[in-house]
Parts: sequence; C-alpha cells; structure tokens
Amino acid sequence: MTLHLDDLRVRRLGECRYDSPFSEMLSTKQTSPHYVAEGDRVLLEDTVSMLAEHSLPPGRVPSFEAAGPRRKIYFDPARVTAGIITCGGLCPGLNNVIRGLVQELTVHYKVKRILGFRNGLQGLTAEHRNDAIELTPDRVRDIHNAGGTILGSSRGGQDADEMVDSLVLRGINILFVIGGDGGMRAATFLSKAIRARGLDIAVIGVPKTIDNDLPFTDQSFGFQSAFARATDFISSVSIEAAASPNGVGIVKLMGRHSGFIASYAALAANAADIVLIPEIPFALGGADGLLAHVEQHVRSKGFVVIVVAEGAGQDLFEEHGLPQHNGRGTDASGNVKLGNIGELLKESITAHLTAVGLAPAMRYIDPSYAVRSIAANAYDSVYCLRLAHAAVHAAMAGRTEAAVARWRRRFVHVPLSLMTSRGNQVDPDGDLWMSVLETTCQPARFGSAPDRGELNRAS
Ligand SMILES: Nc1ncnc2c1ncn2[C@@H]1O[C@H](COP(=O)(O)OP(=O)(O)O)[C@@H](O)[C@H]1O
Ligand SMILES: O=P(O)(O)OC[C@H]1O[C@](O)(COP(=O)(O)O)[C@@H](O)[C@@H]1O
Ligand SMILES: [Mg+2]
Repeated sequence: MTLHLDDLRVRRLGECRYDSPFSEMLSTKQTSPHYVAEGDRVLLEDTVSMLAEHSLPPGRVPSFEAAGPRRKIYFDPARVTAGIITCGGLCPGLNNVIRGLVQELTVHYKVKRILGFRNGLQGLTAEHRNDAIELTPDRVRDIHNAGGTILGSSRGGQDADEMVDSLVLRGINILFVIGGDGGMRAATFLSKAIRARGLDIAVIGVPKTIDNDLPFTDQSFGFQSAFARATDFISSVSIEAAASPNGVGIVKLMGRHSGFIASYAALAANAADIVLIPEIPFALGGADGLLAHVEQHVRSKGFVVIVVAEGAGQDLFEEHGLPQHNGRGTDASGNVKLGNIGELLKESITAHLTAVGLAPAMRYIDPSYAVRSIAANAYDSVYCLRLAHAAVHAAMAGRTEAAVARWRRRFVHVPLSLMTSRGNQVDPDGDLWMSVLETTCQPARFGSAPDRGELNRAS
C-alpha cells in the first residue's frame, strides 16, 4: 500500500487560540532530535532506498505529525471535561495509561473533571452513562501497581447515537479510547457520529493489545510485559519436558492473527524447538510434516518444546475434518472464535508418538490470561506514561480521529483511518522470523503447506 502525505494528515477541530500551560517551558526549545516544533514531521519510512523511491521534495515525503505539547492549544482547559474508556481484552499497562492521562490533564492543564466510563463501550449506553466514576490524582495514585483496568472492559457493540448522547449529557469535550483494533474501530465509528452532529468533541485513541497486531506503532504497550511473562512458562515447560522420557512441552500463547508474542517469548526463553504462528501455515502429516519433526526431536534429543500462537494452524481443523475444539462463530465484538490449536496439537502428537512406540509425557499449558493480566513492567510503565502524555497534548491541541503511537522511536499522531486500515503481522520474509528460524533450527516450512502467495491468490 503506497501512502501519500494526505493519508497521514490528522483532523483538527479548529485553530489553536489558547496559550498552552507549557508555552513558557517550550519558549526556549529549538527543534532538536528530541523535540519537534509544530509543523515538523516524522518520516513514515526510514531507509534511503524507500525515500528515494518517492522522488518527492522533502515537504511531500510521507510523514506523521509529531506528538507533543504545542505552544497554543484548542481547548480552554478550564471548560474541559474529559472521558476515558478501556475496551477489549486486558493488557498490562491499562492502569498506567489511565493514571498518566489523569495526572497530565489535572497537574499541567488544570482540567477539573475527568470521568471514567465503566466496562468499555457499555459505559456509554443510556443504562450505564451515570455509573461513570470521577477520576482524580488521588483516585489513580496507586493503580499502576496492579494489572487489569480499574474501569473494567468489555466486548460487544453499542449504538453510536446513544453513545454520543452520553458524551453530550455528561458534558464530555475530549474522549480517550484505550483499545485494540476493535477499540480503534469503535473510536472511528464514534467520531463519525460526533462529526455528523457537528459536535466539538475530540476523540483520541491509545492503541493497546498484547498481540501487537496494530499497524503504525513500533510495538504496542503491554507487549513487552506480556511476552516476558510468557517466557517464564516456556522455561517451565522445557524443564518439565527435558526431565521426562519422551517429554513433549507445548505452550499455547495468545495471538489471534499475529505471532509476535510467540516469536518474542520463544527467542527470550531460547528453549523452543518449534514455533508455530498464524502467519506461516504448516502441515501435520507427511515426511516433512510437523509430526515427523516432533518424532525426530524426541528420538534424537529425548524431548521437544513447542510454542504455538492461538491463531496458528486454523486451516487444519477443516482440512483434516478435525473437531473444532470450541472454534467457529464470533464473539460479541465480531472477532472470529478460533479452534483450539493447543488441544489439537496435544491430541495429534500424543496419538502419533504412541503409534510409533514413543508414548509421550505430555506437558501442555495455556497460560493466556496469566500472561495478559499482570501489571506493566518498568519499560512498559515508562512507555504507557509517555503515550498518555502524548494523548493529552494531542487532544488539548484539538486533534481528533487520531491515535497516538510510537513510530520509529518517535511519538506521533496517526489518523484512525490508518490505524484501522490493516493489521500488523510477523513478516515470514522478515528479520524477526529469520531470528526464530536461526534459534530453533526448525525448517522454513513443515510439510507441503501452501505458500503465502498461493493462499493470497485463493482468498
Ligand atoms: N467496526 C466496529 N464498529 C464499532 N465498534 C466496534 C467495531 N469493532 C469493534 N467495536 C467495539 O470495540 C470494542 C472493543 O473491540 P474488541 O474487538 O472487543 O477489542 P479490542 O479493542 O481489544 O480489539 C467492543 O466493544 C466492540 O464491540
Ligand atoms: O478471551 P477473550 O477475552 O475474548 O480474549 C481473547 C483474545 O484477547 C487477546 O489477548 C487480545 O485481543 P484484543 O487485543 O483484540 O482484545 C487475543 O490474543 C485473544 O484472542
Ligand atoms: Mg482486537
């Protein structure tokens, strides 16, 4: 997809006429590698060859608006009521973002009223709009020490007009939506309804997901904490598998469409023989299939350790007429329910090894919720705080229908239309997957699984 400068423009509610409380602090700042003045931009691409391909003057090269405080702001802070919602699956750092938003809004911008809507979009329905809680620095002081979200979260759609009514009735001028791909779509959907009514309400997304499946962000917050936790489970399973005759260790990790957690955790633990991710199809049977490789590991090394992302091998259920293992259908948010690949591997590996006289000691764990419900680690805590700062600056400067993200290590504003334009997946031809292959020594393909080109042509 070729992006042009116009695709990267962020919508503004209007001219910034108020002095920012940061204007004094900013008056001495020059544009520098660490501070970008209004008007300067962060490049979309960062290699000379990619830039050269455009053959465009510097002012037309695709670039993002840099995040950060402006000297002039759009909203009069004294009249602002801000709202915050968290939606979708849990992710380490949700409370850190809430805390960062509340602190930045109150301490620096002196915003007096912040409402936390309960349980995701549900909190914006007529039934629940009055359940919102007042968020103050006192209320959020210690919340970053705990996982989860003090506001609660949910899946499932709500009526856009009813949600906009709630924003109007509760006097909201700025809404922060902390959510994943679904949450960013919901923010877009809400923004459109707000725009259709000509309302002066800014909507800013803070992208969250342990799957790291959102585009235009180097890594989503919480991802580091989540894969670090997942690493512990891989280490435990590998110790168990190694200590048992014909040991088979399987760890199933989250990752609906993207195998980032599986790949990073496997690299960090450096104990997996096989990593299976949604981006790379694989075959179970046949001379080069997964089962033959598992058998080979057990025969030569005595045990095998497999890390599998939940979205891997979904084509196997139908292809082999295998039971769906709770798959099929969609959840309340419209996400496809997946077949349980962990159970499928456990059953087929047990059957295969037993049939060849290597009855296995199976050590299978699915630590999914244990991985995503923890508090943010130190790295993510910093990241969440800085994203929260960027989100507040963006909203106060009248940006809307945008998300804040870190892109090529700089904080930027990304139009929601781009955030929801595609997913982010492990590139089978990229350096991350190459590192996985180098570490595990697994083959590039298990069996005669169709290559990606064939799959794309078929769909
Ligand atoms: N296309 C959409 N339009 C409006 N709301 C959506 C859309 N997609 C998802 N949502 C809502 O956004 C919320 C979060 O989505 P979900 O997929 O559950 O989690 P996540 O934000 O983590 O991806 C849910 O309440 C869901 O109903
Ligand atoms: O059981 P739940 O709550 O529906 O969540 C399961 C999903 O949540 C995730 O952890 C994260 O998904 P979202 O970021 O889209 O919420 C997925 O990896 C997983 O498929
Ligand atoms: Mg999602």
